[in-house]
Amino acid sequence: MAKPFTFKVLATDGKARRGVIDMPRGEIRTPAFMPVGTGGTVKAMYMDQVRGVGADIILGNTYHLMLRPGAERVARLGGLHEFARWPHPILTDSGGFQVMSLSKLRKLTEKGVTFRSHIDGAAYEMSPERSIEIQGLLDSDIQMQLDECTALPAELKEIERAMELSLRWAERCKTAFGDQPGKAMFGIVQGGDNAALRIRSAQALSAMELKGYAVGGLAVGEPQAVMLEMLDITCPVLPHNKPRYLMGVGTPDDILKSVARGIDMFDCVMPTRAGRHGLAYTRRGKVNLRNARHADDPRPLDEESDCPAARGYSRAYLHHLVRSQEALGAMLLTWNNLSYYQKLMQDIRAAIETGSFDVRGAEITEGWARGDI
Ligand SMILES: Nc1cc(CSc2ncc[nH]2)c2nc(N)[nH]c(=O)c2c1
Repeated sequence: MAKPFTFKVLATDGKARRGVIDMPRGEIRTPAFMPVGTGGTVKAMYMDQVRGVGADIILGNTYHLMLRPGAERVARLGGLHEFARWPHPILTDSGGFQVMSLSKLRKLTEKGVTFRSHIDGAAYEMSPERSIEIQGLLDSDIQMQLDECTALPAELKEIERAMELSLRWAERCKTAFGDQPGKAMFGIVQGGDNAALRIRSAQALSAMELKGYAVGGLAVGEPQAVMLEMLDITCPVLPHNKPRYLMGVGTPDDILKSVARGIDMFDCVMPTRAGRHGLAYTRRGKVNLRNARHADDPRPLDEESDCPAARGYSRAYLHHLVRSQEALGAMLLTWNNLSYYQKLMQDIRAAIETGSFDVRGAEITEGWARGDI
């Protein structure tokens, strides 16, 4: 009998929670930041480095992996952990969000969504059942329901239609997922920027007694204040003893303010994407290494960091690599950025344990607010 999926809240500080998810492939310390490994790779990183910066779990993408190399092929090769050499937990998104944002000629019906691949134009259908089947073929540990995320701003009736469709798809995903003790299927709360719809979605999903809950439909261009207001409304309606995952979020400031409202898990392409574009995250704010003012700067990004990329290279060298579009530039800055994000989560977890989250949060935000240095 595989070890079951369990979540324990170990400490709280206001609405902030310090917890741990226990799964057969390992523990996930929360609040957690999940590096994005869309095509089965955290871009410009070795998986040992991803582990080395402190990540307990990474994110995979059903949409990308079903198109290339194909879910059945990954299954034949032993599943995504074996394929990508990441033996720890993996969470996979269900694919709907990526279909709507990446694919062409997509058609959404009650049954699911049909679309053409953005890679070669081949036609595909993605139903709730097929999404869960693909996530199973990938041997994903935490599987997301297929949902419809409404881009904001949107008409109320459009938000309601998508939220209600997502609830029906949640039921179908729950049925398709069945009972897999060591794994979990998370529902995704929708409802746009409308309080009543958010509450209805969260209540209906809570009644399904799922193993975890994502808050979707946010970080889609709305102001931070709207995102935070939706968390104030949604989190209290979700079960206290289940993990809450805010999808696609975010900046350090977004993360601090969302932890303060009861969020346990985050994912965002920012640290990895920014690293490939010459942007470094540091305790004292962001550093744009493309900027010529770094050309003669012998200082490292942060001599107090325990990450070799932050401590062992001059800004002048990093500037040179970025300007020359050398692969090492993306590698070192991605390494630095993921290390910064994991240190941020480590500080947040420690602050909640010692009941000093609001003070530490302010210090981190104040450091962050200094902007480009
Ligand atoms: N902002 C945002 C981001 C993502 C992608 S999370 C992700 N997948 C791969 C990397 N990161 C979302 N995914 C789903 N399924 N639903 C959403 O509402 C939603 C909202």
